Amino acid sequence: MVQIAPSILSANFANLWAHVAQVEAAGAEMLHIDVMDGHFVPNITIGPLVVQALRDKSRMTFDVHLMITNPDQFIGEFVKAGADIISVHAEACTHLHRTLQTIRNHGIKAAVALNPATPLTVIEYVLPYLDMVLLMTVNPGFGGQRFIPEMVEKIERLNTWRRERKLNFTIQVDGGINQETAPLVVKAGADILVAGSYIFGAADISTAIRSLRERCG
Ligand SMILES: O=C(CO)[C@@H](O)[C@H](O)COP(=O)(O)O
Ligand SMILES: [Co+2]
Repeated sequence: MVQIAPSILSANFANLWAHVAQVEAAGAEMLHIDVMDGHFVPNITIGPLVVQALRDKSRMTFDVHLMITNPDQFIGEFVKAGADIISVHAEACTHLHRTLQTIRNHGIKAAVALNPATPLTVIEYVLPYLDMVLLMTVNPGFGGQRFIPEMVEKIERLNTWRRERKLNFTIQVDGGINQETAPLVVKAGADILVAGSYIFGAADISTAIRSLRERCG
């Protein structure tokens, strides 16, 4: 069954826990936490302090998407704050294999994120060290962007690699996921759907989450 990971980027930061509590009550499996440094991406969001504050209240799996240069410097801080999964961008890691080992050595799950323009071959030799691959379906930096349709083929290809090589990482997609795009990416092989504006922008959060699940069968 598809898992839903609402992205807090589109939540109401003036009343963050109240908004996040609604996705937890609606049965979302994960909370997707977008960390941006104004350097790797042209936007700045939150750091470990906010993750820790939410951790004290929530039981959801915390899925931390690091859109920062030099992620190695902050892995320990985010683990201490309560991350269960950390995604680092391949484009931001000079020594990706080592970075993934660092994450796993902290006892949590390791994932790599790929920008839309980055080929899958960049992660070919680290696939056995991955618990999850995050395929960006928009350019990282902002919520509410349009899904890039060419990414469907990329998801299919990664799913084929996973099957042929008998690997068991999960495939997460992030960006522009809504009622129309969700069935396309799930059919292509996605297991986890990140959705920010579609869920947190909805009048009724639990209806939005349910509609995503129903559209994916
Ligand atoms: O990582 C990012 C953006 O960089 C995402 O997690 C967005 O926050 C998804 O937002 P929507 O496209 O679903 O509105
Ligand atoms: Co994200």
